[in-house]
Amino acid sequence: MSEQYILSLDQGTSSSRAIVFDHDGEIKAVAQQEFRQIFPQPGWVEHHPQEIWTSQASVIAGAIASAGINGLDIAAIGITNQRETTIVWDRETGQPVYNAIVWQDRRTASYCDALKAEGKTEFIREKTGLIIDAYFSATKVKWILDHVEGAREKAEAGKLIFGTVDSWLVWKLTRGEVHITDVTNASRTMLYNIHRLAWDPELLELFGIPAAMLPEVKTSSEIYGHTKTTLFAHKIPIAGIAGDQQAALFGQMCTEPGMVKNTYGTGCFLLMNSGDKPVVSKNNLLATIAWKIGEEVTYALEGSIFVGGAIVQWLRDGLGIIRSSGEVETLAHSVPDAGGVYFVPALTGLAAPYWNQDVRGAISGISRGTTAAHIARAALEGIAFQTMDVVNAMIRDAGIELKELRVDGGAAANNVLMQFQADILNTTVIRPKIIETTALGAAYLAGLAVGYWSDIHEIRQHWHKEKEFIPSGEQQKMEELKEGWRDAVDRVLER
Ligand SMILES: Nc1ncnc2c1ncn2[C@@H]1O[C@H](COP(=O)(O)OP(=O)(O)O)[C@@H](O)[C@H]1O
Ligand SMILES: O=P(O)(O)OC[C@H](O)CO
Repeated sequence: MSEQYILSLDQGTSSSRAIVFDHDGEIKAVAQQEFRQIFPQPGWVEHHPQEIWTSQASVIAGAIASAGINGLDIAAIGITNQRETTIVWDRETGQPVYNAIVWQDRRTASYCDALKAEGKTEFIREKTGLIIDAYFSATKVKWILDHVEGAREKAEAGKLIFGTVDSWLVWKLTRGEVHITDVTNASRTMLYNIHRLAWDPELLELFGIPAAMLPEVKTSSEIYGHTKTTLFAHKIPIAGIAGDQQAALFGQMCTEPGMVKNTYGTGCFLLMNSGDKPVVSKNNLLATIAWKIGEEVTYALEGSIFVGGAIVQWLRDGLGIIRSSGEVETLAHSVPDAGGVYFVPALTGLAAPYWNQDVRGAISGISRGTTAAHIARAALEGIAFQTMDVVNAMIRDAGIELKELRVDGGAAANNVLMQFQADILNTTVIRPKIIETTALGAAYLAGLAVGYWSDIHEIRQHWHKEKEFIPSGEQQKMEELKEGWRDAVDRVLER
């Protein structure tokens, strides 16, 4: 038989990607397609489920064609996805009853505030490891059942089903034969008990969600079913699933407790492997499931930042001071520092460790000498400062010292940002050779399930660093900057 490959599907917030990986974990082919972002009202963000699927299907075809392979050459498919995004569809017809409500969508924020006022914070945190927020799926499912005509009755009659994007893709790939999710995605719904590893009846009752709607929860690495779509002439096992941030943790081979990665995509997501137990955070971080392989569950401590690379998109599309995201590096590099400017990128509120959904972004410290370059630099520094706040919360929670930070995601390509991150953390930042670690993590999970790779030890040999950013050691200057950042955040929070 000719050489076989793993096909990884990375269904992200702004684009769908398909990547063909070879046995060394190297990329043989990639296809990527952006799809429509729908903003029906301020604070609302939706995707069309069919467009999620058609963009994903089209990149599958594209990646296979560009690799010059066919279905017989694919040993397994792995899936990784934007998490929390919620789809409800008809079990019989397969038709969604509403658009996908995206993780960034804030429409259920006031309901979340009411839950907090009722004193439900600890009850929910104990079961799910999560902080009450519109970010997670539970309140989004409830919103659909409450607002789409006839949806609640149909759901109670067992006619509607719910899934995160992984479930939706598996359903489409198997032509409605398989309705499942994996533990990592389940752990982001605010309906799943991360200790008992089961949907939680008390939470289902609280949110009024019928249990019959829910997908069966599987491990992150096993054969869930086989493809039935005409995209492939042969049936291919679908054998690995993980939410994108957990997949990146696995792709970075952060497989030992205490290892940390930060993904700089639309938002930033810092995850620490916490071993076989969830860490109960005292500093507003989330406990979540990193993966389950066989009977072994690994947990993670997570700090989620809503606006990371998205601030660079705003410099491009909102402010117009750059024409492409990549240009921000040259602009920021043209000045030695931000000249006293601080940019708190709270465009959609602040997530970890503040969890304040009402605050908005601010640029402060502008003087006559401030230029676009200072603003660009302050925006990049704002990403790094937010990461620093989460790292500090993590150190307090886990009682560890951060030895190194592994980075990935689109904005991790930016050397100015990465150097500043190392400086402000006073920690070495390491960028791996393969920066597509999210897709790689899902490929590894799928490959392990079908014996394409024998074990984690074998996979670990594939991880290579591309560049290390060593802290400059200018600690006095960094301390002053940290103080300036704290003042800037305090002013945003006070307002
Ligand atoms: N060179 C760069 N410097 C800073 N930010 C960048 C750079 N290149 C891309 N980005 C930002 O990274 C994000 C895209 O990263 P990606 O990992 O593809 O995100 P996602 O998976 O969330 O769609 C965008 O918000 C973009 O503005
Ligand atoms: O699609 P991304 O890379 O922006 O990731 C989104 C996260 O999964 C949201 O929790």
